[in-house]
Amino acid sequence: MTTSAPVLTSAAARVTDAVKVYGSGDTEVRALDGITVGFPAARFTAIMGPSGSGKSTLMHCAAGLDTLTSGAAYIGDTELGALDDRRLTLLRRDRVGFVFQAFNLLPTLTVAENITLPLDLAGERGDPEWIDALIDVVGLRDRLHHRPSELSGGQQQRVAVARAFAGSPDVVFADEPTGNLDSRSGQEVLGLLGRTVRETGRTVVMVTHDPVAAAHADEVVFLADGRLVDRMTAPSAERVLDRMKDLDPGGGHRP
Ligand SMILES: Nc1ncnc2c1ncn2[C@@H]1O[C@H](COP(=O)(O)OP(=O)(O)OP(=O)(O)O)[C@@H](O)[C@H]1O
Repeated sequence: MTTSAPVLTSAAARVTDAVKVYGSGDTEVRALDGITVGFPAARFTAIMGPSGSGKSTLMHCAAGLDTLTSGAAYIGDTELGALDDRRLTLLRRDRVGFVFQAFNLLPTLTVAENITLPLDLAGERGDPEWIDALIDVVGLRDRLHHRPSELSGGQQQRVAVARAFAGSPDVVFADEPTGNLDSRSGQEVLGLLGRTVRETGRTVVMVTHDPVAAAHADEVVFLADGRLVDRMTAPSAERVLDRMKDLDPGGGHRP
């Protein structure tokens, strides 16, 4: 069992000795209890663990959506704790992409407008060739002028995936991206995330409860009680499920 992973210099994102404490005194919770983990560039990494093990907290702190109590979080070589609010906002905008369980598309905008919205808000044009290629990767070429309400859930999440990658971020963080999808649409979105990583050399870090979803990743990192307890390369759903049974014999995580 590996309790600390070597920190690769090629990590797109990483945390070192990460501690996150919520509350104080009797209500204190150590959501992260000294985690060191790197998310390698050009790889698809899944974060798994029982409910309450710290998956979302790790993702939020690694992505600059929340701050650590102690330790450090880096995107590339940039330490997030060293940035003031303005520079942190710019880093989140320019170097990080997000995909959430709720697709968070703007209903009045077309698919094309939703994909380029973050760039438009930033007053940037982006790389038109990259965005054009992305539209093919996510398979939305014939839906560009539709509104989100005219799309299936899976198609909407594909728009959200394209939007997350549109600005060529260093890393895309996905929090339960298939949580609102039926299994076939979920498989499509997971296949898409994997394909985007393989075909374009981008980096994805995904939090999931689902061993089948985790099996799409190149590597799975396992958390328990706010600690990193294992890593698994070339995962299969069966091996991930077995590992999860050891970590969470009661199966206390949500389905
Ligand atoms: N804002 C908060 N205030 C207080 N405690 C929190 C807060 N956010 C998370 N926690 C606690 O921190 C611990 C880790 O929570 P976290 O959401 O990171 O776990 P998780 O593995 O993502 O769980 P789940 O799989 O249920 O989403 C839990 O005990 C949780 O109750």
